[in-house]
Amino acid sequence: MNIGVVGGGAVGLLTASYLIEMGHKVTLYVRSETQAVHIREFGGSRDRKQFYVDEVRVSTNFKDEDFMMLCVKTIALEEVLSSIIEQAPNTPLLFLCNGMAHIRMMEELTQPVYAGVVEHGVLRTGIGSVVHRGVGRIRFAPVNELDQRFIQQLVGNEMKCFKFEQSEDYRSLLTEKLIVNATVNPLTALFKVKNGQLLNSPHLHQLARMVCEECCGILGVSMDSMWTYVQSVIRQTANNESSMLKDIRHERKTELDAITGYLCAEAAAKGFPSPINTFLYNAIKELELN
Ligand SMILES: NC(=O)C1=CN([C@@H]2O[C@H](COP(=O)(O)OP(=O)(O)OC[C@H]3O[C@@H](n4cnc5c(N)ncnc54)[C@H](OP(=O)(O)O)[C@@H]3O)[C@@H](O)[C@H]2O)C=CC1
Ligand SMILES: CC(C)(CO)C(=O)C(=O)O
Repeated sequence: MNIGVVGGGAVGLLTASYLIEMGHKVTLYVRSETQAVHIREFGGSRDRKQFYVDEVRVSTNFKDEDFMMLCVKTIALEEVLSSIIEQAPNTPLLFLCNGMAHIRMMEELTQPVYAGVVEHGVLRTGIGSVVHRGVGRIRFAPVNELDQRFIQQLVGNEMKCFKFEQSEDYRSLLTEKLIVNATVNPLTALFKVKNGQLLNSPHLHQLARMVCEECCGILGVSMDSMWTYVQSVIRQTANNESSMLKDIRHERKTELDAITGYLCAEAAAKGFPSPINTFLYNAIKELELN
């Protein structure tokens, strides 16, 4: 298939490298001309192994693809989507960003849309290079009823280290991942620890459990099964630094608003107390300011 991967960050480069190995023709859409020139000339690298992308374009210059995966953060979505809607209005889209703030954006689109979650741990180490630190899955579910042919070709045709799994209900999929991110990301960013430390340290373990419990209460999901899932993602990505910790280290705006901010707003709307998430929200906002 002709697959467009939008975003040349950690997830985008990882995804592009595996899709190429699976035999797809990949066009990588990046934000800066500098990165485009570099990857055209030198290729990218995953775990120090070079890979070559069929085409690299700047993300203001889209073409129709069989399928497009959006590997940017929620804050970049609006900009990217306005060009896609204009230049590739029929291309099916798979959204791979964390959080739930993009639900309305997805629901308003008229092309086939899927919501996805990334359970891999991946570190960007250079302009075109990444290290695959934790092998997980990409899970996805349809947001509308439109053409599902292309995404189905991904399932069952994947690699051991890069699997896709289809789910039925995108809201539950995003809810589960939201709770993982709300539990893992702010705590790891606050204490500057890798994900695995949340299970290794008894104190952080206790804090993670408390955050998870409050999130489950706000969203009305069962703590038992959710805590099992959260712990399994932490184990898979134990050696990874969460994307929020990386953003804080690189002095970038985090995805806090789409994760913890979303939960605090949900709690307020339902009249549900959220002291732990409110504490974490303000703590990370303070780190962002500094
Ligand atoms: N890294 C991880 O281990 C995981 C990440 N995720 C989620 O996946 C999503 C992507 O994260 P990740 O890859 O880590 O983030 P990165 O910051 O590494 O990558 C985001 C990329 O988006 C690019 N970008 C920003 N604006 C645009 C634009 N207008 N057009 C094209 N590209 C643009 C950035 O470009 P530039 O480099 O030029 O700024 C950057 O390369 C996030 O929602 C994250 O939370 C989920 C699970 C694991
Ligand atoms: C899965 C996890 C927690 C991996 O670190 C992630 O989604 C992130 O860092 O944003």
